[in-house]
Amino acid sequence: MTAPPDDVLWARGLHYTYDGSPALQGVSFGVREGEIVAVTGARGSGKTTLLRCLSGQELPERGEVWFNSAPVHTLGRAARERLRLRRFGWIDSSPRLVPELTVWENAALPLLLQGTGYRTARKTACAWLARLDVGDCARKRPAVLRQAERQRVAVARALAHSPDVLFADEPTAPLHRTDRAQVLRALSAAARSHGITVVLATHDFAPTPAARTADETGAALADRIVTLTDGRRSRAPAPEVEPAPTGPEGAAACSLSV
Ligand SMILES: Nc1ncnc2c1ncn2[C@@H]1O[C@H](COP(=O)(O)OP(=O)(O)OP(=O)(O)O)[C@@H](O)[C@H]1O
Repeated sequence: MTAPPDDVLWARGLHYTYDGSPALQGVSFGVREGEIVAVTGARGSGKTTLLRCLSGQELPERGEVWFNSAPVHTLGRAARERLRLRRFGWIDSSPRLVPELTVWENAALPLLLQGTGYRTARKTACAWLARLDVGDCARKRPAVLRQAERQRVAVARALAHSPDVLFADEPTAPLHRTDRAQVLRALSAAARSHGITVVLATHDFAPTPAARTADETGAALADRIVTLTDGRRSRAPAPEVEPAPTGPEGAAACSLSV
């Protein structure tokens, strides 16, 4: 199968089941370099499973996943782990930081695991923490931070090794409205300034075009929206959502509600 020329990551016909219950039913997906794509859909529609298949954490039962010219779906576990460590970043809805390590050590972990020297790793991690407005927390332990600060540290950790693709699975779900806006803006600004491709799962969606263009909703976060319904790509927008205002095939000045 030939890769779409502009896609850094793409998948065809993904099927995945949990104990016989289908979670993905023939999903195809592609994302261009530097693009921010939001994967939306109701709870249980398959967003997390799609991100896990795209990032090589799970192998689809059928279908293909390609990262550039690497067939992720046929790589062995060790090769997929290397790919995830070096080329991908991952942010969960709850920041899983190592409590015994300081904030900067947490942010530096992917670099240290790749063999980057201690000083360089610390400098790079601290620069990312500063960019995400938690630079003054660098020497603290995660336990004394607010949830939103911990999530910013998790974002810094996911970006510190300059991944090609960042997967963010409901990254602001547990945060308050204001914190959600700030974290989303910080994440998207960091990704855009470094040309990092983002695949962002969310069931949270600005309800109207007006809301999507208001600054406080994290305007223009996503370049494109992909909607899942019961494990399938749906062409129609999510239920309570108006059609995207302009642009080809869902490309729009759209954003996520925050
Ligand atoms: N570990 C699991 N074991 C069994 N079923 C699972 C498991 N994880 C997910 N599922 C089921 O697979 C389907 C897709 O789940 P998935 O988590 O991918 O959807 P989602 O859109 O990310 O949902 P949410 O917004 O709630 O996170 C759902 O029906 C879910 O109940």
